[in-house]
Amino acid sequence: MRLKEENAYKNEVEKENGGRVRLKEECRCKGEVEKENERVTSQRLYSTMVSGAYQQKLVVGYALTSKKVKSFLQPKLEGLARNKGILFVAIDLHRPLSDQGPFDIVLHKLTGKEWRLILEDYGQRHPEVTVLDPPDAIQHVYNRQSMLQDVADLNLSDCYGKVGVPRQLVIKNDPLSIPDAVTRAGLTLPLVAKPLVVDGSAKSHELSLAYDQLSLSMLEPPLVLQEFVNHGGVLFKVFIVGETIKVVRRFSLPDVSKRELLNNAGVFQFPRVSTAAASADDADLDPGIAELPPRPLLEKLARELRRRLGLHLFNIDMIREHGTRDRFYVIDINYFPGYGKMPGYEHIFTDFLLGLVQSKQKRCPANNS
Ligand SMILES: Nc1ncnc2c1ncn2[C@@H]1O[C@H](COP(=O)(O)OP(=O)(O)OP(=O)(O)O)[C@@H](O)[C@H]1O
Ligand SMILES: O=P(O)(O)O[C@H]1[C@H](O)[C@@H](O)[C@H](OP(=O)(O)O)[C@@H](OP(=O)(O)O)[C@H]1O
Ligand SMILES: [Mg+2]
Ligand SMILES: [Mg+2]
Repeated sequence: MRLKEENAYKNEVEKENGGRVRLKEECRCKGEVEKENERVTSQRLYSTMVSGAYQQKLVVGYALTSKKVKSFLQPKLEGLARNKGILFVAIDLHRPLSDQGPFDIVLHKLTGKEWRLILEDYGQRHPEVTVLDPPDAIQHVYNRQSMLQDVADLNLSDCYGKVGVPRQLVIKNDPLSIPDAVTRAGLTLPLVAKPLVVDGSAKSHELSLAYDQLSLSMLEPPLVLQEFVNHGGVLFKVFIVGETIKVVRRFSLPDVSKRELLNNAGVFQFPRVSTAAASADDADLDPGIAELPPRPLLEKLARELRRRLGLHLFNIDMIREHGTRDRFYVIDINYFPGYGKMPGYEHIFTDFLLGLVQSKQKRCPANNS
């Protein structure tokens, strides 16, 4: 594209941007605004050059932590999105949300009551905008007790297998009462102790394995105590993006033998084993352990959970009980997980965003612009 044409196009884009994305008003400091404006303009210029006739289809406002922006909004995703007419715009948390945009979709993963209230209010004032996902639905999976309740209620069992949750107990306070509470509940050792609330902090992912009953009083409530299920040290991460499902294998905690249980006492903190960068997909594993859960079972589980949880973006940590072929347990559900580690997420995510808007337009043709 020659300089004159480029300038003409720049003017056109900027004129359109005035109504569409008022970045100057959105960003906090002038430098940031200019940088963001330049980025947006050059993104669109690039799209025009590559695709010939550029047509912006949707604007996605995002409110994510800087860690999430880094892992999710990778250059490949932004590039592909821009070629498909999708523009990602950072939401300025210091300015009213209604003054920003207009957005077609708001994508977010921030914790805190204040943000929740802002989004709820925004959702009511702007029913034409899709908020991914509704704050109350996200809140439900930020509690390790309620997150698994829907899996338990579903009680999924068919010819492909059975999906349940490990037996678990919630301890709200008084650590000294834990040993008795565990006996009364009839839980079997070892137990995994998990902070009750997942709030995005590193602390909410500090888990421990408890080998004996007395040591349980050393734990810090509020927490969930979950029976440890031997699963051969391999876990299945089931990523869900709308109707798409992708499964990967990750290394997990090794089995605990009866002898180990007898010879060990105490509570041991363990690191975030299954989020490690190295996947177990290429490892030389026992096929009985590594075989992925049957696709029809996953499809049923994902479909039901999507509906029951009211979420589009989450993953499920699933294990297969060692020694069985078809006995599965869901041990964790994460909202807007590490999609950067999901193979092909760029295509899946952009198609999902486009599909969302298309289906909304089909439902409410009056909103079509
Ligand atoms: N009931 C269980 N039986 C066997 N292993 C378990 C159980 N619960 C947790 N684990 C192991 O501990 C790891 C961390 O547990 P969990 O996934 O619940 O924690 P998390 O902090 O929410 O993790 P994430 O980073 O996926 O959000 C699991 O990936 C698995 O390796
Ligand atoms: O990729 P998996 O194994 O699903 O683990 C994810 C956690 O479950 C998420 O909680 C992390 O996201 P947040 O740091 O936004 O909570 C997420 O962080 P990331 O998106 O920066 O990779 C991952 O650590
Ligand atoms: Mg997990
Ligand atoms: Mg989790």
